Amino acid sequence: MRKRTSSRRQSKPQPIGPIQTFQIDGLTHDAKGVARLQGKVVFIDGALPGETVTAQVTKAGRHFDEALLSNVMVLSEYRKNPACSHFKQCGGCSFQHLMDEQQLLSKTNWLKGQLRNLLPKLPFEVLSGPSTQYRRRARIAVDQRDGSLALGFRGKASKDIVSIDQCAVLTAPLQAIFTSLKTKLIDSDLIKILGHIELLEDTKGVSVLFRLTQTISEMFEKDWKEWAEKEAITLYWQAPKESRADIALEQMRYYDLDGMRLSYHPQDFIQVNEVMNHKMVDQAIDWLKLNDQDVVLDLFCGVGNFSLPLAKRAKSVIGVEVQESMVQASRDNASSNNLDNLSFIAADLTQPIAQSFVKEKITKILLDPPRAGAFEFLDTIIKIKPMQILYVSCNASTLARDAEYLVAKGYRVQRVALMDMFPQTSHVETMMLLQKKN
Ligand SMILES: C[S@@+](CC[C@H](N)C(=O)[O-])C[C@H]1O[C@@H](n2cnc3c(N)ncnc32)[C@H](O)[C@@H]1O
Ligand code: SF4
Repeated sequence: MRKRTSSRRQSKPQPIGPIQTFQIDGLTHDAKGVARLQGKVVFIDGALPGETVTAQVTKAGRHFDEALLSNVMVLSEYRKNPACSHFKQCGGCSFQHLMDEQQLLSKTNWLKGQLRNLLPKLPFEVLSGPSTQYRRRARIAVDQRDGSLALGFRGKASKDIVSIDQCAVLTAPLQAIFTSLKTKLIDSDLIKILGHIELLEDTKGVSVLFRLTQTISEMFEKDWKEWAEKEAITLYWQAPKESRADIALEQMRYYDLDGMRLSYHPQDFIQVNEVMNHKMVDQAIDWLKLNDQDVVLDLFCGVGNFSLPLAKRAKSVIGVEVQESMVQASRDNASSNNLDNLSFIAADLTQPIAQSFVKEKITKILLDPPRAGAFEFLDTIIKIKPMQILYVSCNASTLARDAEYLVAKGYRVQRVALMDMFPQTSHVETMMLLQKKN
């Protein structure tokens, strides 16, 4: 039997100074305590505002230092015990030592700072859901160097893989399958040809995808198929050099939303937090106040997560997405849900696109770009002249940049909400509604 380890080759930052006392008076967006030493800023991971701690400097930079926490002498009233035993090592979460309400407050203050040029007097809305067991998708890293098995996530202090047993943010069915998988893998040679593992839970159930580095033998495949049957899950294999798993149509996955069923390939983008996705889509519907005259452009539409619910309430929706396979999935989703007022276009929205790519007069635009934002497409949006723009963002700094541009071109910010899609982590999602000035 292979040896289990709790953490591997964690090359901890080494102290370069004496143990010193620090007063913490701030918190960074990724949950590092902020202190000052002779006027210079020092970041201390694990320390909270209001605390007195001892720490040792590990990195001295020109503008700031980093220090390693040794001891918390005076505790913050908002400190709590982390829900996960891997929290200190695992890079997946950064906020588990801070009470949930204070996490939200800290994220809200940070987001307000990011959007400070845009929101002089606006009330800031907050949308939140369960703070643990919310993650319906996870990519598990695999390491079996030194003859011991590590299945888990990248570490906080280094890129090494931290071996995980229980993950507090995974949904309960994903945690259960992870435990079974780990037990079986410890004694299986499959580990030698595994790149990584993808876990997924949706309305169809649970699935596990093995990314292979070598071709698998039939015997192995049969053994793992039996395990999958016993666990009542779907197994997918991604062969070496395949950019994604080649699956049959009936093996597509699906999730239910707004009384509809949306199909997708197991490696297509879907929103990771199911409860929050429902709330976010409901909020988009509420904010946009659609009627049967509205023609909506849904940019970066994925498999139609917003497009289909919007189409139920508007005259028509046009979705745009770069991945052809997702565009096809969106079309199939529209027809399987008996919606005939949707059309989809495959296009790269970072490249110039003629404004005439849509024939109808667009009244409202929803956009949900990746982290890089949508700057290249903003001039096209301005030429289309929608009455409202609903911007869903996973990166507040590109949102601020893009929204400032739209404001300079004749829009005003009407509503903003922080959406806590990833509690315990530093990630922040935002929804912003912009209204055309007359
Ligand atoms: C944050 S996801 C949102 C997907 C969808 N709105 C949802 O809620 O599931 C961003 C989507 O943009 C697509 N995308 C990324 N880069 C793109 C580009 N340059 N042009 C068009 N679509 C792009 C991705 O494939 C992905 O489906
Ligand atoms: S990602 Fe999971 S394992 Fe890692 S710290 Fe968060 S809850 Fe724990």
